[in-house]
Amino acid sequence: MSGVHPNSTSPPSHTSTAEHPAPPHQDSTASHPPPGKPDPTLTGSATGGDSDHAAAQRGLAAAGASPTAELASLTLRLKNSLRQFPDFPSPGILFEDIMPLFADAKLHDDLIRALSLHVSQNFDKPDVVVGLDARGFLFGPSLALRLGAGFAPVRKKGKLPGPCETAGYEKEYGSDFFQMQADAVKPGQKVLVVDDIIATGGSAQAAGSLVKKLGGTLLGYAFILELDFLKGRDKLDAPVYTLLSSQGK
Ligand SMILES: O=P(O)(O)OC[C@H]1O[C@H](OP(=O)(O)OP(=O)(O)O)[C@H](O)[C@@H]1O
Ligand SMILES: Nc1ncnc2[nH]cnc12
Repeated sequence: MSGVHPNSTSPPSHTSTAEHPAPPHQDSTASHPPPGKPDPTLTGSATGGDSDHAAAQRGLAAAGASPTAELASLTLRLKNSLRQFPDFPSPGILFEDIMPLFADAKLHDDLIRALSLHVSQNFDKPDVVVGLDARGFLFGPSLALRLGAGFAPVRKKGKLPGPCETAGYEKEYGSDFFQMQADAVKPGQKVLVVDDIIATGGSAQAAGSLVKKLGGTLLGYAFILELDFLKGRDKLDAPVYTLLSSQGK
């Protein structure tokens, strides 16, 4: 499916997004915004160490901020660090580059902190975090560790050994097949699916279908960034959380 950008503004239809109802930053353009400037008034450990579901709450108490206030501050810094590249990987696609989030240890820590904060407040504790090949691998394992959950990968076809389940899908700029190892999720385990971006929702939908084929209970989905205009969340049949939104213009 092609991700041609809309010309008109439509209000986001999110059920859950850290940016709404009070978006801290909505004027993202194809020009590169300045890098995020870490806020020295917020505490946070770039070296980690918090490995349970209550870690985010402890951090909040230390910072003296409400969860809502801290999430707003974290998301502003994260949003300001994203970059956009027009016509990549194909004409008409405005590519959202999340790599700066991982280039800076404080931003990286902010990201894991913001996601774990939301998940711990809004989802049952997952047994397994499932991350999507490849950018879901950048933060899925760290988030799983922070939440005290296991991690399992959804990989593109042909990369995993042993018995696998397979699901085909279409995404914003192509189509592919995903696989999970048959024993990656045990029947009845609670699963949170995570990925960097939800665009058309095709990738996430395929991942959710694999989790269900394995007998997992799908708690929901968490993404760093949502491309609102593609309405990918409409394809998903479990709660969806996105930290940031973009290209809503
Ligand atoms: O909502 P959709 O339209 O399905 O698009 C979202 C997917 O596209 C990107 O992955 P890509 O397949 O480009 O792989 P990568 O993570 O290996 O770069 C992104 O990381 C998501 O997984
Ligand atoms: N516009 C986009 N930027 C980055 N990753 C994507 N995956 C699907 N659409 C994308």
